[in-house]
Amino acid sequence: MFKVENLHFTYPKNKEETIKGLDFEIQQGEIFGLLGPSGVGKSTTQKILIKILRDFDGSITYKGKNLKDYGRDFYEEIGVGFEVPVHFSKLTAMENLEFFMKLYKNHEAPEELLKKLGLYEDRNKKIAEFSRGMKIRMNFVKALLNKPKMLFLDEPTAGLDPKNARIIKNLIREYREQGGTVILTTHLMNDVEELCDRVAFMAEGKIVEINSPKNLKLQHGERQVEVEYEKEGKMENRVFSLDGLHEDEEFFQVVKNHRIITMHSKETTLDDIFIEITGGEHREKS
Ligand SMILES: Nc1ncnc2c1ncn2[C@@H]1O[C@H](COP(=O)(O)OP(=O)(O)OP(=O)(O)O)[C@@H](O)[C@H]1O
Repeated sequence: MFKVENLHFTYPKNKEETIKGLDFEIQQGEIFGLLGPSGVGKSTTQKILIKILRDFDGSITYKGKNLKDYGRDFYEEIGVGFEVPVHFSKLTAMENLEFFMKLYKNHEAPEELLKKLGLYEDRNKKIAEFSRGMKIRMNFVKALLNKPKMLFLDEPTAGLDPKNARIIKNLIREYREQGGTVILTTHLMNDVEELCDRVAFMAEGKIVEINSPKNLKLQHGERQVEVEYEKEGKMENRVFSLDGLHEDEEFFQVVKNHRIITMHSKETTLDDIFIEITGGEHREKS
């Protein structure tokens, strides 16, 4: 869908570049995560891709055509759900959607989207009376309203309780299953594991690694298994290499002769990989 080559961007008032040469592609039907420490340029990159920030260097194509050559039609193609809710607070949820529907050639039935996001009962309430979580869900309704081919999401589950976060995550997956493409940023590594087909880690304005979460864990993990077992009334702990485990006599002896309490392969977590790759602490948002 997108091909980004040698992307550079500097905010007009800044001296230093924020984006210092990005290269990546987003394939149709994938959920692509853009990760990295706060301030590294994730939102900036998304804003460039949705043509809010236009003065960049490098090449970006969308469906093979130069992004700069797209006009208003580009916004028929994409759905945007960013952190800051964009609604008219004096209008009801339904009135907001009726307003936005008029901006697009195609649109979903707003009632159906409201039902999916658990907001149908509140459709005639003013947005000003919505809770923060309801506003975030409303943002998602708006992002899907024009039946977009591609969704841009910035921290889609931040600020949601686990039940509503689950609803959003299921909808993102459902969207992908129907052929949709998603680019998202998040600081929540659980969301990354649950959702992303591939992730790009950014550090200092560049992409330092792109891979699937599974491959990252395999590459960065230690290929070991840790066994906790009971021996003569005491707890013992041993670590074995996964390579050659099928012929490791000591491992067999432990498994055969003792009661096993726990057995875990020692995969690294994405949190650890995040810090290792980007060199940055990552902040969990509630
Ligand atoms: N309008 C602006 N003018 C000048 N500098 C900006 C502007 N918006 C962002 N920046 C700077 O650009 C850098 C990247 O910001 P950006 O919002 O893209 O980071 P991010 O990776 O999305 O961070 P977060 O995870 O906190 O959302 C930061 O140093 C930020 O201060």
